[in-house]
Amino acid sequence: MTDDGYAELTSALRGFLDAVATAGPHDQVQALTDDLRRWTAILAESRQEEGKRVFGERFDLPDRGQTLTPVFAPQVVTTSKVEGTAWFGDYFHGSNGAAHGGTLPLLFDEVFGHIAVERGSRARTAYLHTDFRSVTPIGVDLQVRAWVERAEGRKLFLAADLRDGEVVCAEAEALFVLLRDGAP
Ligand SMILES: CCCCCCCCCCCCCC(=O)SCCNC(=O)CCNC(=O)[C@H](O)C(C)(C)COP(=O)(O)OP(=O)(O)OC[C@H]1O[C@@H](n2cnc3c(N)ncnc32)[C@H](O)[C@@H]1OP(=O)(O)O
Repeated sequence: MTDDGYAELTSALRGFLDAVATAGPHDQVQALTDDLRRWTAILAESRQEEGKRVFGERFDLPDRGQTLTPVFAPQVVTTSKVEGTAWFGDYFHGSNGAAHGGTLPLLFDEVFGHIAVERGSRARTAYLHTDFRSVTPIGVDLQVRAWVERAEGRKLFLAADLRDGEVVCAEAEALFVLLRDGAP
């Protein structure tokens, strides 16, 4: 991992989003807004085209240096399966202590993407079906697995599950289509 501060920035940004998601009314809200706008202007000056950015493009950083998805820490990545832990911070809360439903396909898409990348393929999600089996708790280490069910030409049929110990929180099925040469 390159020690240029971006791993820490991603972690700090996640912590900030979790704090915003759980904060009540605060007397410093205007000062915070002003600080955010000041940093927005500073960062906007160094805007880069895709391919030269950090967010989501730094494969040497945890979560590729992005905070869009719940935390995913892969432990096994092969061309046929991925296993690791997932963690939903407060930012991903929906209601009653459970993760927002839309964040589960988001996690699965990310996890499936690791298999496609490991296969050295440029691929896109054609469909992603999620079954919500049990609520997904916030702030708990969860186990996530994804595997290739079968490959047919350019089509990669994938499956995954997300567990809290013995409890299955969600399962997913997806079709990734390998892109034709020259496809955008
Ligand atoms: C170091 C660690 C790195 C880790 C990195 C992690 C990165 C993680 C990144 C996160 C990853 C995020 C990833 C993302 O989120 S990718 C972003 C979300 N996805 C998209 O935007 C995709 C939009 N769609 C398309 O681009 C095209 O439609 C694609 C590329 C999918 C196919 O267009 P293409 O012109 O190429 O192919 P085709 O149309 O001839 O179809 C080919 C075959 O597929 C079959 N088909 C197609 N669609 C469907 C469907 N819906 N259900 C069932 N079947 C379907 C079709 O019938 C045909 O079958 P057959 O007739 O051949 O039998």
